[in-house]
Amino acid sequence: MQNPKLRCFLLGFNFTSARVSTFFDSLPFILPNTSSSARFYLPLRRRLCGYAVEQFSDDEYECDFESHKASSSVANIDEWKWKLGMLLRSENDQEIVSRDKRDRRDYEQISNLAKRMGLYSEMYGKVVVASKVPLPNYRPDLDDKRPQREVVVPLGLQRRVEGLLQEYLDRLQLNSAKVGENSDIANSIDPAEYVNPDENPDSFLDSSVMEKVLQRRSLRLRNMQRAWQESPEGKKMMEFRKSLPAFKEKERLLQAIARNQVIVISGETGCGKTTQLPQYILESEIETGRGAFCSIICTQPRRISAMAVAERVSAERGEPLGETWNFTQAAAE
Ligand SMILES: Nc1ncnc2c1ncn2[C@@H]1O[C@H](COP(=O)(O)OP(=O)(O)OP(=O)(O)O)[C@@H](O)[C@H]1O
Repeated sequence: MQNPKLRCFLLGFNFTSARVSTFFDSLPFILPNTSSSARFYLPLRRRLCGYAVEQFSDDEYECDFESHKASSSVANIDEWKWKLGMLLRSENDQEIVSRDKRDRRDYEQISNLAKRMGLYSEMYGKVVVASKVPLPNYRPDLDDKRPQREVVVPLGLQRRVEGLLQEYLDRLQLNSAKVGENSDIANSIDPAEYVNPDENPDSFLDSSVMEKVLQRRSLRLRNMQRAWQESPEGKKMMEFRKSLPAFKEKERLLQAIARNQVIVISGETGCGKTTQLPQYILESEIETGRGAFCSIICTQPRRISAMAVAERVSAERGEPLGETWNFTQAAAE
């Protein structure tokens, strides 16, 4: 049987003092590479220092667990009882993070223990976490397979987005001023007034022309949407979309979006977060005659998924790809 190799050992000598890891990172010590010394060392350090969290390397930890499973489980749970007690008493520490293989093996017992002590626990892949606060289903900071990457948005792109947002806000202001003046302005526009902004970029400079263009487009979008929803294919697609879990929450979601600047939505895989939510927003804007005023940016972590989502949404809307739904390569790729 090989001895476990202790790669990293974190201790906090005083749980009301600075963070556990900060203190111990600064302590250069080498633990003898024998199991007996490790067994001796743990209780000793515990008496001296109060609070211990071990982190064993997964690759290097090759102890024969099976032969000592029962006894080592009991010892491990005892140790967790102590660690969780320390966590509860600590003012500075919020959670214990462990990559110890034994903790994965004993996770169920650790989880029950944590629950009894009024704590929360979760296992993220190979990492066991016990926390004072409820834990999410996914922790990007503990995802070793998909490490976090910083995405740098080029300055030019950032300026463009800011410009578009400003333009949008200006238009909102303009429209709120017009409320009451004209209830169905879109219908009153003469088709002869239609200006294609792609052909005449300068027209963007004239906000009243732009306004008319967008209103006309909004009207067209509403007609197209209604025609699709009334067609046999569209009805079939709507049936499918209504069967998705997100549909039951549609009204609540739209209200939340209207009332808040930022909302976070979580739901099971496949419930409709990606394909349905943006459509709910777009459809409601189109129905109120404001479809062309609405810009929705939908990100995906990979180019292939961005393309798949765009294709799927276009199909669900009965539109050729690129009409109202386009895809852009994710900056992270
Ligand atoms: N390309 C596709 N072809 C056929 N059906 C699809 C396609 N993409 C999505 N769907 C259907 O639409 C449903 C909702 O998918 P959507 O991607 O919106 O879910 P999600 O909640 O975003 O899932 P995830 O959390 O995995 O991203 C899926 O359950 C699936 O039935």
